[in-house]
Amino acid sequence: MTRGLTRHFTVKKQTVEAVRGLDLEVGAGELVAFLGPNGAGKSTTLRMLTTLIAPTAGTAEVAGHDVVRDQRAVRRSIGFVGQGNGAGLQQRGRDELVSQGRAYGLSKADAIDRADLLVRDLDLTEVADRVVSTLSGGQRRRLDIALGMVHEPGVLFLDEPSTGLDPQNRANLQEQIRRLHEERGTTIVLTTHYLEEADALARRVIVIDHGLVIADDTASRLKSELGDLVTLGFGSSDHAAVAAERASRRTPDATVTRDGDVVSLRVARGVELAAGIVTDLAATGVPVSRMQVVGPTLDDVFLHLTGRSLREDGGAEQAEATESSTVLEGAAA
Ligand SMILES: Nc1ncnc2c1ncn2[C@@H]1O[C@H](COP(=O)(O)OP(=O)(O)OP(=O)(O)O)[C@@H](O)[C@H]1O
Repeated sequence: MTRGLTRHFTVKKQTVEAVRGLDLEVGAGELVAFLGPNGAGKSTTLRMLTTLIAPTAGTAEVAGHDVVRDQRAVRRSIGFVGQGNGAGLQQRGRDELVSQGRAYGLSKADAIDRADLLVRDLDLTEVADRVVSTLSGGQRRRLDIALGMVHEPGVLFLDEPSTGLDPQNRANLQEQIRRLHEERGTTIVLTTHYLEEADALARRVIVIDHGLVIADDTASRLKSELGDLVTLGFGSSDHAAVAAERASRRTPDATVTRDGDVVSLRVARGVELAAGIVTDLAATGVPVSRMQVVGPTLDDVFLHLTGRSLREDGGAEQAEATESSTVLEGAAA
């Protein structure tokens, strides 16, 4: 839970408002993604919640403990996997896990048992007895998560867990995170600038930009509120102008725009409505030559909220499959 959580940095006498008054409530057992472009304030928020830096203003409680007054209690209740790798390169993964368990006060036998369990849970059986430096990026990230889970924290914070991984390793890691959440009921808060990751993994997506929460809901609700994008192509811009006018009248809830001989509508239940519009236009002698209906993406949500695309800001590496895409060449022509 946070109330007015704020963090400023001073760089060369200039104030950077990294986080500007976050009010958030995350319940036990939730899996939440902070989604936002580079520099949005995601890591700074996580660093405050994990007691690594103090807030400039506002308060936050994690697992019932205040992040400033009860730092030790917070640290005992959480696991934190930062952006760098945590495991020593020349150690074997399993040994690192046992050492970490011992550092948290487990007996040697308990630390070994715990390491075995985490190795199994995070699919590290084949590589746990290898020196860490020989592991792939994805295997290292899974080992880091295992290290963050040694003391069985109720809350796990993951800062950009899959950045730098190839799509296969990323999918695999996401599967492990999902399992951890489902099988152990661990509360997981992660940051990401991958739209697909927030979409696939998180039950709840908190979109952050310029240090502020700009949306907070399930990915599917965020998208359904925006509606589908229906694009209609015509033989001439005159036809398109007539079509735009008729479409606006027929579907007053839609946002209709025209660019030359192409008309776009942002509207709920796009497939259903588009079929009616095409039939209506054909009957008035304005045939549609091309039609496409694309389900909204989280990037569209971000674009709608900020006027900017997340992809321009470095979240661009990832191609995202559109939810529903229907292309009809020569529809109703
Ligand atoms: N230690 C620091 N000193 C000065 N400015 C900082 C510091 N840490 C973060 N910032 C600034 O605060 C803002 C938010 O940064 P933050 O790292 O929280 O963003 P982010 O959303 O996590 O981005 P990324 O996806 O790149 O990790 C940025 O403008 C950043 O330059």
